[in-house]
Amino acid sequence: MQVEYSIAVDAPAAEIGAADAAPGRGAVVAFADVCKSYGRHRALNRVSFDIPAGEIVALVGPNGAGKTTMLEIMMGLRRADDGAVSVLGCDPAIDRSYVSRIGVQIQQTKFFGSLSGRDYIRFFQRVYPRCLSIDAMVDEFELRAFIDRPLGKISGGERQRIALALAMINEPEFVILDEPTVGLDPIMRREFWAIIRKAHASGRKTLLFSTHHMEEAEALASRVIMLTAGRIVAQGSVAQLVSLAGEAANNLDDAYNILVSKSAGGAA
Ligand SMILES: Nc1ncnc2c1ncn2[C@@H]1O[C@H](COP(=O)(O)OP(=O)(O)OP(=O)(O)O)[C@@H](O)[C@H]1O
Repeated sequence: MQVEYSIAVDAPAAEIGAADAAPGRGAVVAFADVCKSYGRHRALNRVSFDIPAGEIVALVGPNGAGKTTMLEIMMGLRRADDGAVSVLGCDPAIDRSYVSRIGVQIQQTKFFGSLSGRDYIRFFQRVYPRCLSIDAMVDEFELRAFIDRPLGKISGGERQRIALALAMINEPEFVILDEPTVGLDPIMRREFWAIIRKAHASGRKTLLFSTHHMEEAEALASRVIMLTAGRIVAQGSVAQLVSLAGEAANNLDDAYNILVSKSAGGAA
């Protein structure tokens, strides 16, 4: 029913988000009919999408929609029960060779408060065969003011910037950010967006981030995937989703509210 970024919201509720496509060739990430259950609870239900190289993609959806489950499957931390998954050409369930080519920022990274950002960067430089220099990281992620301060003594926004920098220390081809701006104030959040844009422009090619902030998705993403109750409600550019939601939608926030409630209504 849908290939890359077509929109399936007009389909009957039971079919919303379902797709018949095999994992897309050349896509950085491809899910085809992926299912995942925890006991009797189905967290992902026939989820299909492709992420082409070079995109910044936002993954949005209500609490419990299955976003983290999706990201964890991509990282190889969880295994899909059914369907096909490809990340950088590998099936994470059987081939972990792609892991050194991705970067990950998990929700609210916990650091040892007595160590500095520089200490962490030096540690990660010993772990990865290929790494950015400290100077390059300080410039790119704007760390100079706090790189040598204990992480327990810097602000939450500054710690998030260290976490983002560490996610990209290995010059990854694909970066996964799970709610990277959670807890940041509006000014810090916008500063963080600027750094993400800069990182993307300077060659961190493909990024996927989850968020509950529609203005964040609108500001950063070339594509948005909307997930609700384990199903993809709609996916496409912001303009496509706003248009799909109809005349009452003026922005992504409106589109999200309309499309998610339409999907919940249809599923009832
Ligand atoms: N280990 C687990 N055992 C049982 N149920 C789980 C487990 N992990 C997640 N779930 C359930 O699966 C569903 C999807 O969870 P998931 O964390 O993927 O959603 P999410 O979209 O990331 O939510 P949030 O926005 O709140 O972080 C939820 O109903 C959650 O309670």
